[in-house]
This record gives sequence, structure tokens and C-alpha cells, in this order.
Amino acid sequence: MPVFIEGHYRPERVRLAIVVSRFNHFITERLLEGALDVLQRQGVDMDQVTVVRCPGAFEMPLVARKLARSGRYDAIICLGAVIRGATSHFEYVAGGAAQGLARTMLDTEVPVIFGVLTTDTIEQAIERAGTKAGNKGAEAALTALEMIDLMRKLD
Ligand SMILES: Nc1c(NC[C@H](O)[C@H](O)[C@H](O)CO)[nH]c(=O)[nH]c1=O
Ligand SMILES: CC(=O)[C@@H](O)COP(=O)(O)O
Repeated sequence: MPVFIEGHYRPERVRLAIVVSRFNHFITERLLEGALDVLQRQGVDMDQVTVVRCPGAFEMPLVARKLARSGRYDAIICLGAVIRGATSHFEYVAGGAAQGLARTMLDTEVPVIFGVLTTDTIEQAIERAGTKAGNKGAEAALTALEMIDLMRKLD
């Protein structure tokens, strides 16, 4: 029989940081609502959740790294919205955020959850922020809980 190791959504004594970018705040605040709603429903103690707002997605890796290194959090959830404009700026902001957050997770061994929308249009972002395509902030929160549980089991 193989041994299965997998995380579940109800780890105990969870300490979370949520980094939210102010850029495109009309989207990112909806992602935050979705994340907080799920965490509350899963029984997470809201006093153990810290919300940090930063300017844009590009700044998130530094903020996430600082939080991860503090040793105060079991996971860092990053919520942002990068929406394509007329120039190549999108590629740099979205790519920098994705690569920086991935590096932060590997360097610190603290789960860093990529709840950053990277969309071609505002409509696509709205659809993923609590309307027809769900709420990616809520999905990110569930991923954080699963990863916390999994990391504890692998320790
Ligand atoms: N265009 C978007 C940005 N741009 C701002 C950058 O994230 C950054 O704050 C600026 O370049 C200064 O370093 N940020 C987003 O989160 N979403 C965008 O669509
Ligand atoms: C994602 C972006 O950085 C974007 O909003 C910038 O728009 P533009 O390329 O039109 O300057």
C-alpha cells in the first residue's frame, strides 16, 4: 500500500499574512473579501490574520519576503491584479511578481500563495473577483490552508 500525504483545509492554530496590492484596488479588495470569507468559514481565528497593503504587484515579493522571514506566519497569501495595458509593462510587472514570489517561497520555505490575477482585460479580472468565474482570493485562501497542513505533515 502506498503512503498518501496530503493537506487538508482545517489545520489548527493558523497564522496568516495577506498582502494586497492597492493597484486596481476595485478588484483586489474583492479578492480580499473572498479570502477573508473563506478563512472565517474554515474556522481560522481572525485575530491571527494580518492584512498588509502594498502599492502594486511588483512590490509584493519584497513585502512577502519580509513577512515570511519574520517567522510569525505559516503562509503568506498575495492578492493582486495585473491588467494588460497598451505597452509591454504588463509582462514586467506580472513576470516580476510571479518570479519574485516563487523565489520568496523557495528561499524561505514558507508557502507564498499566488493570488495575483494576470488578465488581458478588466472584464476578465471582474469575472475572477467574485462574479462568474468565482473568486481567486477565496481559492488562494484555501490553497494556503492546504499548504500549511501539508508542510506540517512533511516536517
Ligand atoms: N500596472 C499594474 C501595476 N503597476 C504598478 C507596479 O506594480 C509598481 O507598483 C510600479 O511599477 C512601481 O514599482 N501594478 C499592479 O499590481 N497591477 C497593474 O496592472
Ligand atoms: C499592467 C500594466 O502595467 C498596465 O496597466 C500598464 O498599462 P500601459 O501598458 O498602457 O502603460
